[in-house]
Amino acid sequence: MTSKLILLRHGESEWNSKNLFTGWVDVDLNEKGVGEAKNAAALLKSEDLLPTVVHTSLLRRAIHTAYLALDGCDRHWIPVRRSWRLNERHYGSLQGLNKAEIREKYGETQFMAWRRSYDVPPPEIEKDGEFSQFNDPRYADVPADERPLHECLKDVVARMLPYWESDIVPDLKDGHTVLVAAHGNSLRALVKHLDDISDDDIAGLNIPTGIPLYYELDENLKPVVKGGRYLDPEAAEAGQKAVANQGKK
Ligand SMILES: O=C(O)[C@@H](CO)OP(=O)(O)O
Repeated sequence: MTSKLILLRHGESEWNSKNLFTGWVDVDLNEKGVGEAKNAAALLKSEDLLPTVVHTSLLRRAIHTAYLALDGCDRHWIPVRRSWRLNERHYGSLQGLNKAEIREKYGETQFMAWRRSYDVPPPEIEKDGEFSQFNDPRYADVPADERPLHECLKDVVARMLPYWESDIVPDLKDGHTVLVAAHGNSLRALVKHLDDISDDDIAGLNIPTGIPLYYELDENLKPVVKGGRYLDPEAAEAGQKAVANQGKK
């Protein structure tokens, strides 16, 4: 028996369009992002891929996207589980800063190391800084020493995988069609795991906003088709290029 897993990065956010490092800052979708989330619903419906359970992060851009995508295919009523472990990568002291300005100031190599290297985290954020979430009540249950002040992708893999194993895998094994509505980098971490992508190669992988990525998984929860399948491959390719080029304008 195979399992059905749908990964959905949130639609474009207010800060995506302003080219700002976002991370754990809780910005909402912009108008385009709302449209993308509604379009994701149409894509799911057209393939009869109707989720029976949804997992989201604790950030409104993913929660809002999940709601719109489910509402649009009459699945607004399914069980929802949320975890900080699906949050975007914490971008440390870069949160709130402009990507093009950081690229200009530190140069392409450092900029790309912070954005896409597997194990170079950006500088830590001050706990009480303007864009810090250290004292946000939604993370009160996360032990203080596990609440990140910055993260590289390796750190995201380490905090996301326990949730994959403890909460998402059991739903897949129970026969659910699982929707995971999350973020560019938490989904890169999950795709790295699913497709067994090397630490070097993951640097080249970008996830577009708002386009469902469908994985059929075998009994060992390995993809039947490596890389899965975007429900709108053309739009996905254009979206991936746009993400890769962020900071260049
Ligand atoms: O700013 C961020 O939080 C992420 C996703 O939007 O950006 P990047 O693609 O540069 O990792």
